[in-house]
Amino acid sequence: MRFDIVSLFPEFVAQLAAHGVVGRAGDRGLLSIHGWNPRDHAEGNYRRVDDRPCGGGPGMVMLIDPLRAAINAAREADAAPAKVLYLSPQGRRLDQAKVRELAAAPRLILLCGRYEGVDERLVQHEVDEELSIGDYVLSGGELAAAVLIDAVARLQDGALNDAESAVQDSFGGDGLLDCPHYTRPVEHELGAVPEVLLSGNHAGIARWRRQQSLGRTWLRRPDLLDEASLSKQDRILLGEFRERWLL
Ligand SMILES: Nc1nonc1C(=O)NCc1ccc(Cl)cc1
Repeated sequence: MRFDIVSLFPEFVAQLAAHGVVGRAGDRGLLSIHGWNPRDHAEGNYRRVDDRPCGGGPGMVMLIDPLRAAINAAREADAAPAKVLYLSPQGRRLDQAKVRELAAAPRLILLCGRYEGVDERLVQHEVDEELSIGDYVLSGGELAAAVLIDAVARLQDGALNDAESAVQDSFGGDGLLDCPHYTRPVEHELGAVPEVLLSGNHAGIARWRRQQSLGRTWLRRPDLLDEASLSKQDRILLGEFRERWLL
């Protein structure tokens, strides 16, 4: 999979993606990341990439032409059809289902804005989808792009080893929150490890973990809990958890 980053700080995103799972996926040839800086396509000796907002108001707006030239340079760099994504708080919320959909694309061009915004005409004509990683305001789209790259890269075949894949599944695989995790020491001033995890009873351990995932999702993120899609066993486990909780 190929990622093209259109940004005034392309090296910033590439650097974030150079570590850990994503860096390893790159080393394995599972993905590549290329940076395109609109400033390299800006005219004049000041090489402007932004200008005052029409209608007044604070801050600056990114100009159409340098961004458009950078996007087109990225498009032409590879024959595969490209989807252009713009990261901004005004976009559709990124979730694991969307990440899975994006992971199937041969390449993605990620437009990272700075300042107060990007000229809307560029967004309307060059952007296929506007995506938000959450309802808060960052200083630019680069960190959001790095988040998207990380989540999408993990889903590339061969990016994760078996253990990592299992963790991936427990986190977002079935849409529930993850269960709690413990490691040594078994006894600690902060408390003990739940007995069931020390029992060696693998069915009991799996049952407890599933019940914790269900219970936590119910308590913390009921919006994620689609009770309709729960198995009969899930509903029994959740019912037990709720009774104990409400005692
Ligand atoms: N939340 C988010 N999810 O995706 N992106 C964000 C975000 O805050 N971007 C900052 C940003 C985006 C565009 C421009 Cl022009 C300036 C700053």
